[in-house]
Amino acid sequence: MTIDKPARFIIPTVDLGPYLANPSSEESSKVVEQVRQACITSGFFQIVNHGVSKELQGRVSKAAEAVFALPLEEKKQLRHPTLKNRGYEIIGSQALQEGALPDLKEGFYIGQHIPPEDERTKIHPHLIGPNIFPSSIPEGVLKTPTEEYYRECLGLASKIMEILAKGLPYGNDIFVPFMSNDPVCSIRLLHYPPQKSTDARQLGAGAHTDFGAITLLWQDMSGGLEVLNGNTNEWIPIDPNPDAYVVNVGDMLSIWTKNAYKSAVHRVINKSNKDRYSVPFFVDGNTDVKLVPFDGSEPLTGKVITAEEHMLERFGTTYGRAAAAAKAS
Ligand SMILES: O=C(O)CCC(=O)C(=O)O
Ligand SMILES: [Fe+2]
Repeated sequence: MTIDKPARFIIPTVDLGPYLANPSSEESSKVVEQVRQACITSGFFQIVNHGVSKELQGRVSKAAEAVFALPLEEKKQLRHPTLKNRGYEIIGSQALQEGALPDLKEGFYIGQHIPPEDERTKIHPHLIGPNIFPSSIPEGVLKTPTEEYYRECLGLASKIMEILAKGLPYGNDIFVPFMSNDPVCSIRLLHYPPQKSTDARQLGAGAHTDFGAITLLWQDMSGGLEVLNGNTNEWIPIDPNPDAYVVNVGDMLSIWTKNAYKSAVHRVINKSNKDRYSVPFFVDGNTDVKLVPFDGSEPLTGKVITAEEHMLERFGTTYGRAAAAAKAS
């Protein structure tokens, strides 16, 4: 008789220092392997010695506090008619989990500022375009730190994509078409008020998978982020580590690898009795890249779509659900 080994579910904390110092060293190949193991088991890992300064993170966190402290009427003006990934989203505007109540969080998206007259803005009006900042917050408080942070996170994300490529059998440049020349990414400043409701259908962020390739998440010390272990159906807390980014695999990476890399279901419930702030950086990549498995086979869904079509479908579903709930109530 053989006894089945329990399926593994590891969320390692990976020291990125050796890789950033010398990507071809012996220690760097261990980094590649640790990241690979995380991706095939839980789809989550944390990274330390990532190179983004605490000073910059502190300024971004202050920027988030400044945005969310604005009067609601002013925040509601910070919307763009077509862009899905810029500006303010009111509490309850997204429902990430089907059957749950709209999410108890408000958000503010910042991307790469591409002027309205740029060809790319005209061709991709939902994902590419200008940033929106309130005139009442000085540039040095919101625009400067967040745009600087965007550049830092993009640099770090590019390194992580390089590490992911090295752990896969498709060549080290497999992600180059996705990541080259201003890939679409976004910073999302998030604020979760303390949750008072004990209704089990109320969450800060309903259970969901991320839409893009990977996400780099900075979270404050409140806690509340949980990932689902699909083998046991247990929710595993990702305890805050002030030195780390939480990195998780998103849907695109799962499609490319035919689910060998797990786009894990996660959620947030702010049980801390205080305001929780977090800042995910989403890597959604070049809009025209086709989401087909790297091994040349058909997608598991049977349908080939572009990164842009996938993003718009996921934005449509999760924001549409909340809009329908608001209309019904
Ligand atoms: O706030 C967090 O910790 C996670 C947010 C999240 O999962 C998301 O925005 O996709
Ligand atoms: Fe997420």
